[in-house]
Amino acid sequence: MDFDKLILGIDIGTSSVKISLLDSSTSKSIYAKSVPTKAKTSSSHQKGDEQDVFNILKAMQECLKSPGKIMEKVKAIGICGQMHGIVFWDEQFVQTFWDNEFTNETKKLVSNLYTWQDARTDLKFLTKLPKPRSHLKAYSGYGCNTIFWLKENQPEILSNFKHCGTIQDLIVSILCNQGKPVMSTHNAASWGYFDVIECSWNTDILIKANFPVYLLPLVVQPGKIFGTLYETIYHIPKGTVVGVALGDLQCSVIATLTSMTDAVINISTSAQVAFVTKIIEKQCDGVEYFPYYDNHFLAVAASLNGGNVLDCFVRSVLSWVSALGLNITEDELWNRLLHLPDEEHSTPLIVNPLIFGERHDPTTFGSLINVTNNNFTLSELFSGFCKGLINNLLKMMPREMLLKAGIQRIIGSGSVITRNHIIKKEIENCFNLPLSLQMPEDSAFGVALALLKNNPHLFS
Ligand SMILES: Nc1ncnc2c1ncn2[C@@H]1O[C@H](COP(=O)(O)OP(=O)(O)OP(=O)(O)O)[C@@H](O)[C@H]1O
Ligand SMILES: O=C(CO)[C@@H](O)[C@H](O)[C@H](O)[C@H](O)CO
Repeated sequence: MDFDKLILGIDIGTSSVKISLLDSSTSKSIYAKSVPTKAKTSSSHQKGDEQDVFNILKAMQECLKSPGKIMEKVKAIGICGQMHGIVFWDEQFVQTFWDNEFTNETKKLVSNLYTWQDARTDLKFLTKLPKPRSHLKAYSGYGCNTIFWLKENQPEILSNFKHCGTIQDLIVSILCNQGKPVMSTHNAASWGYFDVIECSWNTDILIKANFPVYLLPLVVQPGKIFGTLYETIYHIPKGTVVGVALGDLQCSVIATLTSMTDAVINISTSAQVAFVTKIIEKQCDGVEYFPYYDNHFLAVAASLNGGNVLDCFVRSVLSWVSALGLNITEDELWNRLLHLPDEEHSTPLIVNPLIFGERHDPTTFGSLINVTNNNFTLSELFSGFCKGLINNLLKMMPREMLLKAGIQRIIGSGSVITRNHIIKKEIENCFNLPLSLQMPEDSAFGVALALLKNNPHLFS
């Protein structure tokens, strides 16, 4: 088929980088690819969660290499990714990126990514911090709180680098060869200390607390163009427009939502239930209102426990298997777990799977209930973890809340739902609403679609 104008969407996830090529005339995805980043790296802090930026960039390059000559048709690039996290860099890193191989020298020009799962800012530390002036609270793993922690404990990180942003902001800067980042409200709100209504950082509060406000990027509305591609790469022509980076959550919703009466459940590394609304209701624990598009908000129950919990379960089983002197590959184990026969027990095993705590309750962790002499099996355990994740989402965003907002259908997205039949069935059982499923390239597709919707003139 001959395509005229394509839009490239890139999603920098926690576990993988995904790309999608969208045909602007049909709004359909014509190509998708996903590459695992394997970026987790050791952290100087026991509760830290850091990723190696080079591994992320290499995964992105592998994705970009794969479509080949068709990339000549790309007219615009949209980037989204994991929210809340922060990375620091030097202008030189961005300026020399396209000339260099990754070396130990260039490594010094960029920090690790401190991710949204970073828990170093524990409750004790957070209580010392000023209260943000925003309808959004600032939790552990949020960029501004990580800066507060670094200022007190590792000030050299702040003095070594001039700029910071989310990982997706860094990638936008690299593509346009502009060291200084510009952020969208999606990502600024995910850092904390940002007033969405005023579209401004809480600079006064932060200055009083001795926060290095000069590090905070300029913020613009989502959908704005950041700049243009610095040079022809992977057949994408120099000068192609690049949008300001967006949040992966908002992009997974834009990719899937067709009506205001739909809610989206997205489960990949984390898990969330969300719906679009014009009003911010009185906040209840576990539900937050993130900026969406056009003065709308996303009411979100964002759980820290999603595919990462199942991943952790798989790793535990792998280590037991290896301790027993046996051997099975990770992929084979996933495959077996996903195809274990269902079991029926008069007393079912109940798994509370909150092994990562929750933002609104960071010190309560997982547990097993009702272990009997016949239900402690691999099948029951795995399915218990899967079901527990959905029950937790239901607790955070009760069905009544969805019904009150006029929701009539749930759209499921994210690779963990599409690959896991136990999770699919439990969503239907718990939420008792029709469930429709989306293909796994959701956020990468969504960021391309957002660019098309916000800038139709670029493709007419
Ligand atoms: N071989 C496998 N088979 C089935 N599921 C797997 C397999 N490997 C990983 N997973 C699950 O997929 C999850 C990661 O999903 P995905 O690659 O969509 O994440 P991501 O897009 O990087 O995350 P996010 O969008 O939240 O940042 C893991 O946490 C794990 O639960
Ligand atoms: O899952 C994520 C990263 O891969 C996050 O960006 C979530 O989307 C985010 O943590 C959450 O859903 C909103 O707080």
